[in-house]
Amino acid sequence: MMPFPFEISATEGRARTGVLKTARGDIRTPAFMPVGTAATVKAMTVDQVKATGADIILGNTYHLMLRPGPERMERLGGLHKFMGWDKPILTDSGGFQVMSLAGISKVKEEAVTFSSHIDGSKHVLTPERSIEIQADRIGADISMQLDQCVSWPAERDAAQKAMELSIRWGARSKARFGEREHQALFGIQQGSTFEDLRRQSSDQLQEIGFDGYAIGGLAVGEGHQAMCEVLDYAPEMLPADRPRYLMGVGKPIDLVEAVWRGVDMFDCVLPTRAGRHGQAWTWDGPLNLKNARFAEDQNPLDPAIDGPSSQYSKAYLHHLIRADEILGKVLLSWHNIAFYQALTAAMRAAISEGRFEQFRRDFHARHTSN
Ligand SMILES: Nc1cc(CSc2ncc[nH]2)c2nc(N)[nH]c(=O)c2c1
Repeated sequence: MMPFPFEISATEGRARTGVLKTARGDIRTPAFMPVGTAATVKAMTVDQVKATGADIILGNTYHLMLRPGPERMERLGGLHKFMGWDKPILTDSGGFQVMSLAGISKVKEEAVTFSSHIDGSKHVLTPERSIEIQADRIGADISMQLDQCVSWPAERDAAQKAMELSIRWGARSKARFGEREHQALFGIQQGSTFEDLRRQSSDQLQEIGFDGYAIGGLAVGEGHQAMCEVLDYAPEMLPADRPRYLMGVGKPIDLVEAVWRGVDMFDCVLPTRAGRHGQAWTWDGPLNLKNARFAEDQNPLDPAIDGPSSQYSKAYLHHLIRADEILGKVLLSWHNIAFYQALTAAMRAAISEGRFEQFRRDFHARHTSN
């Protein structure tokens, strides 16, 4: 039985809008999930995150298993209670972060072994241990299978081996997860930029059977154009009646183009990471607030974006970022998350009203003009 009903309320071409109903609340799709790597969306309180309209945030098995540790997390009542976020949480399975963050790491059939980037301690991650950490210790509403994502560009042979290993790990993840009423498990499609490998991955994931399906292996350096070429076929290889989650994506233009091609859910560190470094996303494109041209610009950052962080003058934000003030990081992270939520809300409305094609044209014209 499927724990989380996914109700699509409107479609326009390949684009869909709907609601994923979970035990901790509804997720309106297309949805952007702010990343809360180490039990915090960096530089934001949970009330600020909630105020942006976010329905769900991400957690990270890799970071949380190193600190505070899975068993301590469980003793503290799980991640929701620990951080005071009572809406849904999706956790990534940890393999991707091991490859990008850990010290020495080794990938074998049985497990991924690695040394902590924090203190060098040795760790083992199997599909079963990842599921135990996500679903039973952290208490994630949506867990991700353990997978192996190859970097780009990838040799076909390497991409095939990683895709096949990910399928076997998906089956092990599912076996350990079992059937749960109030939690969901997503599979992850791999296959790099090879259409036949992505087809094999999708077919085998569906044989195993998941509550939702992620498109992995993108946003790994291939660039917007190559990503869109894969998205021209990859989303529709996955079941139409289940959520499709594009991992690690992306810039605003990436979200618009991926929704156009049938993607429902997104996560990316960009809005918070770029915000901490002075980049603000607006309907007219990105602004680098460190730039001297903003030193005396008394206009608000983006009056169209709801919330206090967007009403401050560019001059003030310029000053805060130049002075490396904590408040600058807070306000720009908050604004950027609010912008991403406004963008997904606008896309949901446009699809519901059958005007998403026009929305997409207008967005390109306005957002990529400057
Ligand atoms: N680009 C990209 C990003 C992420 C991290 S998503 C994330 N985790 C925590 C925050 N955000 C991926 N994660 C997995 N498991 N597999 C992938 O193929 C993959 C690809």
